[in-house]
Amino acid sequence: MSADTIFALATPAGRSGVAVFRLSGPRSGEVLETLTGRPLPRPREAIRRRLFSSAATDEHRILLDDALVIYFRAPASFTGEDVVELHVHGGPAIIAAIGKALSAAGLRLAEAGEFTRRAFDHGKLDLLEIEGLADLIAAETEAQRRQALRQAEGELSALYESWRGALISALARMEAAIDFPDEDLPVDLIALVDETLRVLAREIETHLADDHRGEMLREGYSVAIIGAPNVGKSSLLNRLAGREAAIVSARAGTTRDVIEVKLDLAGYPVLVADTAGLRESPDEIEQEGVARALKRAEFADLKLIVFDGAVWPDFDPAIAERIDEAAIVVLNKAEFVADPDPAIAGRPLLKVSAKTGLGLDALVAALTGRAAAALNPGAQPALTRLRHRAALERCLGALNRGRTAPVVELKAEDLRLAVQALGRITGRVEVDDVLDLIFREFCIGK
Ligand SMILES: Nc1nc2c(c(=O)[nH]1)N(C=O)[C@@H](CNc1ccc(C(=O)N[C@@H](CCC(=O)O)C(=O)O)cc1)CN2
Ligand SMILES: Nc1nc2c(ncn2[C@@H]2O[C@H](COP(=O)(O)OP(=O)(O)OP(=O)(O)O)[C@@H](O)[C@H]2O)c(=O)[nH]1
Ligand SMILES: [Mg+2]
Repeated sequence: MSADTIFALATPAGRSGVAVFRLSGPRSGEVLETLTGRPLPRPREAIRRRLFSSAATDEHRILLDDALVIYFRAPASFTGEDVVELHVHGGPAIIAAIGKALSAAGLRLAEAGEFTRRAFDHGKLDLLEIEGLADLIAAETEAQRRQALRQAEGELSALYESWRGALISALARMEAAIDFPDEDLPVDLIALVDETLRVLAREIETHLADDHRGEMLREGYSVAIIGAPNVGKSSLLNRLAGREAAIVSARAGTTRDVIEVKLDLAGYPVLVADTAGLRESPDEIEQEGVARALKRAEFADLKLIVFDGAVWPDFDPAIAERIDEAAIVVLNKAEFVADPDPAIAGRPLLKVSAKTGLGLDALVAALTGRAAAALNPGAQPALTRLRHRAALERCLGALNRGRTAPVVELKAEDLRLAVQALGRITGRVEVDDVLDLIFREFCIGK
C-alpha cells in the first residue's frame, strides 16, 4: 500500500542504555541485510548482529554498533508491513550514525504518527484503538493507564461495533420490507425492529449519561482553590504539590495568575489551580487576576474554598455565598482556631494548617474521595473524547428520528445515518459494503 520505507527513532532522543530504531515498508528487510551484511534472520526473533555503514567494498565498511535486531515479515507486524527493529546502544553518536546510514540507504524519516497511520491503513488498529494507544503513552497515573489500555485493547471498539451490528441488521430487515413488500415477511417486522431500536437507544443514552467520567479521567479532575486574599491558598497549593509552586507572601494580593499543579491522588489525575484572592481592587492587574480566578472556579469540577483561621470567626460573606453542594470548605491557619467545630451557615469547615500540616491528610483524603467518585470507571468502557460523544449523540438523534418516522423509507434513511455516525467513531466504515453483505444473506432463499 505504502510504497516508501520509513524509519524513526522509537525511543527518546538523548542518552539511554538502549535506543530503538523502527523501519517499516517494503525495503526494510533488504536494508537490514545491507546493514548487517548477512541474510535476514528468522521473523520475529531477536538476534544479535553487528551493524555496518554501507561501503563499496566489505573492507571499507565501518562498524557502527553491536546491536539486537528483529525482523517482522508483513503482514505479521505492528504496521502490517515489513518491519525491522534495531536495538542499538543509546549514545548520541551511535544514534546519529545509524540515522545517517538509514538515510543513505534511501529510507525516509517517518512523520509523526506515521507508523500508527500505516497500522490503521492495514486494518491492524481502528481509530479508537489508536486513540487508546496515544492515551496510553500519555498516561501519567494508574487510572489513566488502565482506561487507555482498555481502549487500546479494543473494548470500546467492541461495544460500538456491537451496536453498529445491531443497527445494521435492523436496517437490513427494513430494507427487505421496502424492496420485497410482497415477500412473506413477518407482519410485525417493523414492530420488532422498533423494539430493537428502543433498547439500543436506551443503551446509548445510558452510556452517554456518564457524567463525563472517561473524558475527565483523560484530562484530569479540575480543582480550583478560591478565597479572600492572604487566607493561605498558595500555601495550601504548595503543601499539596510538595513543592514551592506558587509565591507565598504576607502581603494580600500576591497571586495574580492561575497556577496549576498536577497531582496523582491514588492513581487519579487531579489538576489543582491556585488563584488570585477575591476582592475589589483598584489595581487592574489584580482585577484581571480576580476575573481569571472566577472563570477557573466556574469551569472547575470542584471548588476548594478557603477561609482564614487567623481572623475567625470573621469571614467575607461574599465568599461564603460561593459555597455550594460540591465545594470542599476549609478553614486554614487552624492553629489559631479554638472553635472545635467551625461552620458557616451550618456547613462544617475542615480545619487545616498549611503551616503545620494539620488536617492536610484529611483534606487530601477528601480530594481523593471526590476525584475517585467522579472518575472511577464502570464495568462498561468509558467514552473518552468529545469526538465519541458528538458521534454518539448524532447516532442517537438519527435513531430516535428513525423510531418515530411514519414511513418505512424514512426510517431506513435515518438508520443509515445512525450506522454511519457509529462507524465514524472506529473509522472502519464501509457502510454500503456491510449492508450489501448482510442484505444478501438475509434474502437468501427468497
Ligand atoms: N520492541 C517493541 N516493543 C513494543 C512494540 C514494538 O513495536 N516493538 N509495541 C508497539 O507499539 C508494543 C507491542 N505491540 C505490538 C503490537 C503488535 C505487534 C505485531 O507484530 N503484530 C502482528 C503479529 C501479531 C501476533 O503475532 O501477536 C499483527 O498484528 O499481525 C507487535 C507489537 C509495545 N512494545
Ligand atoms: N500561621 C499560618 N500562616 C499561614 C498559614 N498558611 C499561610 N500562612 C501565611 O499567610 C500568608 C499568606 O499566605 P498565601 O499562601 O500567600 O496566601 P494567599 O491566599 O495565596 O494570598 P493571595 O495570593 O494574596 O490571595 C503568608 O504569610 C503565609 O505564610 C497557616 O496555616 N498558618
Ligand atoms: Mg496566593
